[in-house]
Amino acid sequence: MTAPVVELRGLSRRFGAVEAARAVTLDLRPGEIHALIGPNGAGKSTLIGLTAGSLRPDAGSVLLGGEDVTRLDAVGRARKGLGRTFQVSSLAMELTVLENALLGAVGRSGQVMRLFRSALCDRDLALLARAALERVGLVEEADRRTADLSHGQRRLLEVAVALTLEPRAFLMDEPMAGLGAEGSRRLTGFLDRLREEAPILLVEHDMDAVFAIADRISVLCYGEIIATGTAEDIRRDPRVRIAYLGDDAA
Ligand SMILES: Nc1ncnc2c1ncn2[C@@H]1O[C@H](COP(=O)(O)OP(=O)(O)OP(=O)(O)O)[C@@H](O)[C@H]1O
Repeated sequence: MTAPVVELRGLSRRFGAVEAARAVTLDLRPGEIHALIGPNGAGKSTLIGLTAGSLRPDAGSVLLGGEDVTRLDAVGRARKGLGRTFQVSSLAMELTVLENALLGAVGRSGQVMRLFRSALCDRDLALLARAALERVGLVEEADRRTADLSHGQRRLLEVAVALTLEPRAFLMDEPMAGLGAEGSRRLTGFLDRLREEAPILLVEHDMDAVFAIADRISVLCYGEIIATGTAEDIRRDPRVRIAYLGDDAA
């Protein structure tokens, strides 16, 4: 079997009395979309945060390409190749679309804000940023103020920012949220192709999208993985039906 790109080993995290992650072990393999689903409050965002490095685990480790990155913060892990999109937008609303994409590209080159101005003149970075906008269908909007974009366009811009990092793996927290049927369909098609470039750990409430594109699905319940498998395996799993629909469904 090919080596996983990302491995989570026994990740645990408490918030007071709540065990938001309980010894979670899973992997993300080359070329796959691995979806994380589960009822509200199951611990999906917590797991993305623990993987991205914005949250510290109480126990367990995160490996990227076989390297233990648990001690690195989110910026360190992003530089190593973990590209993340957020449930709540992290875009700078007053900047243009291109400038937001450039910020992503600057982050990748490790120069961050200090050199943002000169980055605006850096041809390679600008090309990288434009290429990312082109791929998500936003190049026409490059000079618009980000605040003036529609909600769906902002979500696509988030994906473009992650793309500028040329990541080894994507972590996506509800990228379809608020996109509407047509937007979801387009983004699903895009993610379907994107997985060839870098595998995607996907948190998504749109079950039609998840069951259509995920190679594997892991189901979280009270911070614990109760099942991992193909869409077919998950549909048939009685534990999953209980978690989602209550005991009567079993
Ligand atoms: N910063 C925090 N402080 C306290 N409790 C938290 C914090 N973050 C998450 N929790 C709790 O941890 C549990 C898991 O939350 P999390 O947001 O990871 O779930 P989720 O599956 O992403 O939910 P949703 O589908 O509603 O986004 C919940 O009980 C939540 O209230």
